[in-house]
Amino acid sequence: MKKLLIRGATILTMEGPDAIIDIGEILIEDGWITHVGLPGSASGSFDMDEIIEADGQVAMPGFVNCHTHASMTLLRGYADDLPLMQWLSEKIWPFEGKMTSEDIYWGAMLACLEMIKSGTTCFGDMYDFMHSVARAVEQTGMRAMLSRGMIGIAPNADNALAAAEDLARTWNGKADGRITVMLGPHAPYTCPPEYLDKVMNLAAKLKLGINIHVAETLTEVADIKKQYGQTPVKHLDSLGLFKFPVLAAHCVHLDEEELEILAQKAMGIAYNPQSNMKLASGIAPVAKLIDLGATVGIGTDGTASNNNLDMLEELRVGSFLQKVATMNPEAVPAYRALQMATIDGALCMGLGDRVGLIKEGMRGDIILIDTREPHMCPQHNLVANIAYAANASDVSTVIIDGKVIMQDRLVLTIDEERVMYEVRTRAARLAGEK
Ligand SMILES: N[C@@H](CCSC[C@H]1O[C@@H](n2cnc3c(=O)[nH]cnc32)[C@H](O)[C@@H]1O)C(=O)O
Ligand SMILES: [Zn+2]
Repeated sequence: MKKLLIRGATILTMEGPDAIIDIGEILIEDGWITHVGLPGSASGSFDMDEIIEADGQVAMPGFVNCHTHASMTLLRGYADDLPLMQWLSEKIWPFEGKMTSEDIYWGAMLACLEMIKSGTTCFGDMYDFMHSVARAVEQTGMRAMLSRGMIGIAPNADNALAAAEDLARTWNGKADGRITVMLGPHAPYTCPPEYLDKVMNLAAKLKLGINIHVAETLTEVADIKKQYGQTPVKHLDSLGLFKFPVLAAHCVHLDEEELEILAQKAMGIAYNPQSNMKLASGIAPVAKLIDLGATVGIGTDGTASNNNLDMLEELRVGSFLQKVATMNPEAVPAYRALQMATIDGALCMGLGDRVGLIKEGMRGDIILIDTREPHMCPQHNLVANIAYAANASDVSTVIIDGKVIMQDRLVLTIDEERVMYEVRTRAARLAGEK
């Protein structure tokens, strides 16, 4: 049995605002958190395989990015300052049409590198060539929920269904259980009802949840209303989608009825504040959704609409945006923002029994944040310092599934130079190709 002890850290367990252990220790055995307590309380600390001395650091659950398109790192900075539909159809989709399976692998490798270096241990992805993304997840040691994006109006729509089934059969539960799979119909405006029926049949057959973009822009709401006579969430509900565990991304424009449907029936909602700001899509009514009891996690979306994968930045902006949108400084307070970026994101992807808390019985997905920095001094309030003042580069150590993946900012599973070289070269080729 492999035993890893983290000691000396302040532990932000995320089990509750007061569930903070000033100086404590965490024991991880074979990837499982088996003990969380005061110094010297872990039994048999003499026979550890590895001990991490974490004085001056905060140990907390790794961030969970519940909505992204990892391989879009290849498109970072390629198309900016456009509205969603024009951005997708004129810039993003033509570029993506040229991407090969190897391009997508290297794009995902860069995303994993960037995520690990900013404290993200688990992400939810929707893209093409998902075997490549799965390989990157397996090799880098990350945890991920993967969905093959499916565009029902595309000529390859039936192939996409087959690819989704293949992804599920090959990778669900693989990489030591770090990979799970959901089905990824892209959005109501790209997936007509007949296609969503096929998706739901497959979801029933394979017992999988559904990951979909919903109600992202006013254009989408108007188009769906015009085509189907209903608002997007209501439309999906009428089709029976919410009989399945659904992770709904964006949910920016919702009426009262849709708020209720989501709060009562969705497994989770992925709030992507910076993507929604950059594409000028709008502001998701997250404070309301939370009041109604919905589970809301945080996503960065892809790096063509963000343009990074930094969850600390995302949760801070997400919190501040809710405050200004509601003109209420109490909306999404610091602790809630951290919850959304950890346990709630895990719940959104059906992983809440596994990750998102530092608690006995959970898998060991833990990050250490060095608080001995000028921008975190003094420490009146640890939670506020992490949520509102910390930087991604303060994350010193990342442990995923009980394995040390980054130590003192050195990522042990990735050749950084190689990954950046590959992405630079491939991005240049793709941008230059006609
Ligand atoms: N190209 C695929 C599947 C698409 S995967 C998911 C898609 O979502 C796109 N995407 C990224 N961000 C957003 C967003 O905010 N809203 C809608 N689509 C997005 C992304 O560029 C990608 O094309 C096929 O062969 O069917
Ligand atoms: Zn998206």
